[in-house]
Amino acid sequence: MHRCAAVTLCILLTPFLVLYFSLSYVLGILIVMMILPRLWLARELYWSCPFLPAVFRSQGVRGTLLRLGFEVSYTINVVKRFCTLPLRRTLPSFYIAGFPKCGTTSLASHLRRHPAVSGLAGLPYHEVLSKESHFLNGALGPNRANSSLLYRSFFPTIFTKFWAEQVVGVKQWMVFDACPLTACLPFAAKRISALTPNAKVIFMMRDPVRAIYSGEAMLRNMGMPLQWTLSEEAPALGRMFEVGSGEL
Ligand SMILES: Nc1ncnc2c1ncn2[C@@H]1O[C@H](COP(=O)(O)OS(=O)(=O)O)[C@@H](OP(=O)(O)O)[C@H]1O
Repeated sequence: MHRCAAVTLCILLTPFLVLYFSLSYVLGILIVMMILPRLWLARELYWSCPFLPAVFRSQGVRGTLLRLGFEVSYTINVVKRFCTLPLRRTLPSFYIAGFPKCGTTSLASHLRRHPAVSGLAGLPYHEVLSKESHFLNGALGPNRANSSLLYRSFFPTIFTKFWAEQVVGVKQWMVFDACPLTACLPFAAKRISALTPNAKVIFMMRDPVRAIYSGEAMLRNMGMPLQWTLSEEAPALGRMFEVGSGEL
């Protein structure tokens, strides 16, 4: 090729090459930044909520894509919350500690409508993500569940507090964590009292048989491969009720 034509070609290609290499560079940074925290953060989250991977697995290819999207957005959210930790200065004033399947989601969403009350600074696309932190059972690692600094990262910033108290005019803004598993964890009371000694705790209760059936239905709907079903036990439960009603 003629030297002059080669130089002209180089000049014409230069912007495309610069763009191509820049994009590769940005992609490389993003991949390193996203994959490494994702491996750590998602692993810890799945350790504290072991049913989550089963939910994704049950949906085949769609589930794999959903899992990828969830993990990336979750990682971005956690990293963003860590980066803004100096602005996150509030710990829960109260907990909805359980019990599972006893209407905790319903109560949490009613309370969040009050201008003085906020839930978690979670992802917006599912109610549960701004309801339950799973921090006390190790969402950021089982050995970090006593860190008030890390726990603060779950809650909204001082700007939300400022807005509620100075603009809306509420007397005292407060946040809460509504993880219904808390009531079932033997170590939770100690962790709550160490992190937030003045917090109040709400327990919601319901006929336990109904709650357990509701739990099974939820796990099955989420795609958990359960090896048991309570439906098969229904006649036995019936006999138990008969015995309980008079004979003993
Ligand atoms: N106000 C009120 N009264 C009675 N029952 C209620 C109420 N609000 C919610 N529910 C029922 O509670 C079940 C969901 O409970 P949770 O939100 O605690 O579930 S979870 O543990 O957070 O997954 C779920 O039960 P099932 O419908 O039997 O699955 C809800 O219907």
